[in-house]
Amino acid sequence: MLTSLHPEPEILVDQVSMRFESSGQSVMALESVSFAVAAGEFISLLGPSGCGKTTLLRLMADLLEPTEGRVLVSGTDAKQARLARRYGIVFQQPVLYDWRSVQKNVELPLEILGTSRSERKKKAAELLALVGLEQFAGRYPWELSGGMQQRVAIARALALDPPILLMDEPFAALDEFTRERLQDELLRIWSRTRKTVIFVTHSIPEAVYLSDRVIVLSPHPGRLNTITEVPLPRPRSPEVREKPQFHQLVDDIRRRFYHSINDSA
Ligand SMILES: Nc1ncnc2c1ncn2[C@@H]1O[C@H](COP(=O)(O)OP(=O)(O)OP(=O)(O)O)[C@@H](O)[C@H]1O
Repeated sequence: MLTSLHPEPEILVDQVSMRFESSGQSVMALESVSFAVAAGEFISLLGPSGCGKTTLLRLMADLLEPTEGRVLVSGTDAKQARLARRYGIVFQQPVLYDWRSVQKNVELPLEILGTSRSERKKKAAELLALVGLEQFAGRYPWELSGGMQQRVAIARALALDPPILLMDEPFAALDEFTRERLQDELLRIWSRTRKTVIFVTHSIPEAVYLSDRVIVLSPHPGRLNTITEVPLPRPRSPEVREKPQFHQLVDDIRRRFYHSINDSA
């Protein structure tokens, strides 16, 4: 929720539309989507396949330019924000380099920037401790489980200490148990670093468990459907998933989504 404490949003998505033209086909991926995100908020982008979640994340990361509208990050455009390294990005697959050790994978963004070897080592050690993998610094990605690899990817995304973390279904490829454990891990990291997080997911319970607000998109064309505040107290722990208030929020989001789809059908 934006308050007078946050006069300028960290991220502003203002009347954004995105049309893709390919092979003679035109797809309206997003239509007039607007919302604002305050610094330090945890926001989920939720919705069925094809509603434009990844497109929206890519627009925020300046990997795409909107057909209409604008994305502002701390008052500057997305390109300036990218050049100022204000984002770390975590994808569905961890995209680690198999020939580099875990530590060397985390160090990579610092290496590209020309950070000294000792500084890189120190920072990588801190980040691996943050994600609970300090014992695995010398291992290689192929020696780790999928969940551990994703924690390495999170550590690497945090290497340049960006204020914003953009996460595109980072836990979708993991089994349910690992996924829930990593949700807790991410909340712990978030509470220690206070990044602004934009988290794309298909899962309503995952979005509710993690977020301050859940932004739901509906498909064809991708439109803003609802924004739901999640008033569950923090810090959140696994027992929250058993609480009636949690189930109520999950049901509300589901019901409002299906109502709106039926109303517009
Ligand atoms: N580069 C592209 N060229 C053409 N069409 C695209 C491109 N990228 C996305 N689209 C289309 O835009 C729409 C939104 O896609 P997007 O990947 O953003 O949805 P999504 O909600 O992230 O889906 P999913 O949950 O399956 O990942 C889809 O119809 C998709 O086919």
